[in-house]
Amino acid sequence: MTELKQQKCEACSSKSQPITQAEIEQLKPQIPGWEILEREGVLRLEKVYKFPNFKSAIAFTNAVGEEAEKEGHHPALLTEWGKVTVSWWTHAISGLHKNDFVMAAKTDAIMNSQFS
Ligand SMILES: C[C@H](O)[C@H](O)[C@H]1CNC2=NC(N)=NC(=O)C2=N1
Repeated sequence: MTELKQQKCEACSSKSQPITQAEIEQLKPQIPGWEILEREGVLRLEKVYKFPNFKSAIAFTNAVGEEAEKEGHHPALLTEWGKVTVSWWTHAISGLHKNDFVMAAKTDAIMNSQFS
């Protein structure tokens, strides 16, 4: 099976199917450290990345933003001194879609290839 980080996001609409529990269990090992949590009634994937300063944190934030624009799927990004909190969910369905797992894996790939 193609690794999550190499997959593309599919176009989403309000009719898109949320990810199933079985798919979550199958895919979760590919995104270590990502938590599934509920905020304001919506399930999200969330991870905090650590950096040595603000400059690298904002550079990472921008790199994730570039990838989001390429894929047409956008995160919430909170940039602070020494850390960036990344949250993925699918606005169109107010929940988790496979796209969020693809983007979480791509976010890890950006961190691993350019920032660690
Ligand atoms: C028209 C455009 O493709 C949509 O509004 C996209 C943009 N980026 C998006 N990002 C996320 N995370 N969820 C969406 O439903 C979404 N929709």
